[in-house]
Amino acid sequence: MDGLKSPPPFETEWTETAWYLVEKLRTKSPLIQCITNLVSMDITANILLSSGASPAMVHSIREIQDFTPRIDGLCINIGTISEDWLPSMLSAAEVARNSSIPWVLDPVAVSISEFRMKACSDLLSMKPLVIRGNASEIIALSNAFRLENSKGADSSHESTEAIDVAKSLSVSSGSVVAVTGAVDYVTDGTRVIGIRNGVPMLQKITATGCAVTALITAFVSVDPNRALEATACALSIFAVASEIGMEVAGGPGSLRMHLIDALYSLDQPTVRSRVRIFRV
Ligand SMILES: Nc1ncnc2c1ncn2[C@@H]1O[C@H](COP(=O)(O)OP(=O)(O)OP(=O)(O)O)[C@@H](O)[C@H]1O
Ligand SMILES: Cc1ncsc1CCO
Ligand SMILES: [Mg+2]
Repeated sequence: MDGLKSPPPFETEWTETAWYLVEKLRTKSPLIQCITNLVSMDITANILLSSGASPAMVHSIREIQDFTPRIDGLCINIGTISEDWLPSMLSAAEVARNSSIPWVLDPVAVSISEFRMKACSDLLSMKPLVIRGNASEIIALSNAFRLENSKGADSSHESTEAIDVAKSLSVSSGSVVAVTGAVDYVTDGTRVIGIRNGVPMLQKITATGCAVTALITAFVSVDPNRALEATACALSIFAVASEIGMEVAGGPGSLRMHLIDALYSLDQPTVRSRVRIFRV
């Protein structure tokens, strides 16, 4: 028992659910292994720490068999993937799958090369609990073909354009799929949940998408049987923190700092008044 009262019912009481998970995360402090890109490591570790989770950026193939069985959640992000790192990703994902440890995939810029697409397709066979990407990434992954005019890590599509493909990707992969953008969407192939929180300035800080994927990993690690709900709450909480941070930030640099501070000190009244999660 973790000492917390039973969770409130989902679907109707999103704000209560979000707060329940914030508290559970702070209480349990899950150990989250990240095999993530070199750009995102710092902000990702800091977002996890400020949420109450315990981050570990461990990616050597020599350490996976010893370390990965002991973690509570695994985040794999292909942002700066190279041939050296792919075996570690596949090995960690396999350990996670075989040990029923929830793991989450961020398919950064999946459309820019055959290598990335094949890496993602191999990783998908290890059954991630959640896939989180921007609209272009989810569209590319779902269609499994290269997009013309791909801009790399940034999205050139609106999240609403990706709802239907997210649903089909969820059905074909068996994973919950999250698409981020001005409005975020999460689907399990049947239900679609929208999240209307956040500030456009998030796009001017590198790796906020990577960081929110890691935060999703932490949320689902404390409630893996409700991955759809935990993913929606993680997206909302991260974006609520950005709204509070933006009230005092002067630009992307200080927003990054204030976002981390706001996530650290989020309280229940703030969550109650700001979480905007809805059924689509
Ligand atoms: N126009 C917007 N308005 C408000 N919030 C936004 C907007 N666009 C993105 N966001 C938020 O920014 C965060 C990152 O999402 P985004 O879709 O930009 O990820 P990404 O492209 O994978 O980022 P990165 O690759 O830099 O990590 C999410 O919390 C998302 O809700
Ligand atoms: C800029 C960039 N390039 C590879 S990963 C990354 C961080 C945002 O995804
Ligand atoms: Mg990204």
